[in-house]
Amino acid sequence: MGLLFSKIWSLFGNEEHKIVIVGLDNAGKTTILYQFLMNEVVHTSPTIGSNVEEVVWRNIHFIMWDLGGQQSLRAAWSTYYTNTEASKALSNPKFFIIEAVGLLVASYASFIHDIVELGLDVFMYFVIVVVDSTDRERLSVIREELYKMLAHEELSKAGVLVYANKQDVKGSMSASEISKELDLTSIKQQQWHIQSCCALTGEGLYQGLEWIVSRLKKK
Ligand SMILES: Nc1nc2c(ncn2[C@@H]2O[C@H](COP(=O)(O)OP(=O)(O)OP(=O)(O)O)[C@@H](O)[C@H]2O)c(=O)[nH]1
Ligand SMILES: [Mg+2]
Repeated sequence: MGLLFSKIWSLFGNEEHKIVIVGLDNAGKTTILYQFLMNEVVHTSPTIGSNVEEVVWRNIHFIMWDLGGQQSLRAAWSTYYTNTEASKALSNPKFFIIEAVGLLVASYASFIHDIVELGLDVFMYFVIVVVDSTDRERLSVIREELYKMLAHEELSKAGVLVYANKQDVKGSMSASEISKELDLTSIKQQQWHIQSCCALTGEGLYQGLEWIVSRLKKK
């Protein structure tokens, strides 16, 4: 059934790529999102829930979900990468067109199952992990959150981009230090990349996106 849906989906095009942005509170996730969107620094306050924006770069559409990083909100991260493809599909007119032409499976449960499978198959799925490079004390916390997240079945095919943010701050950790501390080389299942950046100036942000695009092209 997944194959049938894949074929149908391809008829309607497939240009949006979903990116979920996670990281601890104060890492700079929202600042990064709005740098991508507007090329400027916006005044942020801690995100409760999420921000979602469509960023278009080089004609490629990215749907970027920026999630709140406070401790009480981290448990909710998984709902974004486990459910959003299904809910997006359900609210997507393409799927209702398909329904109208009678190609939908009878059972709602298998429909959801197929869409989730299809979503992961057809969309190249990316997670951006934003690290505050000045926050040495909490590197172990982000490390724990990272591996907890990567253990999710839904992310087994994901690409992982780590931003070592706040490189403008004197004494901040380098990308290679962070890479070592997070033990990124132990990640075997997912493709990953670490990029140093400064969300205030935008430096490094597009190099990170470049890596994502290079993965998309390889698919
Ligand atoms: N110096 C410096 N400050 C930054 C940088 N990026 C973000 N900040 C600042 O860090 C603070 C937190 O940024 P946010 O983007 O709100 O952080 P967040 O990760 O979205 O935080 P939550 O929504 O609570 O999860 C703000 O005061 C930003 O201006 C950076 O590259 N350098
Ligand atoms: Mg935020």
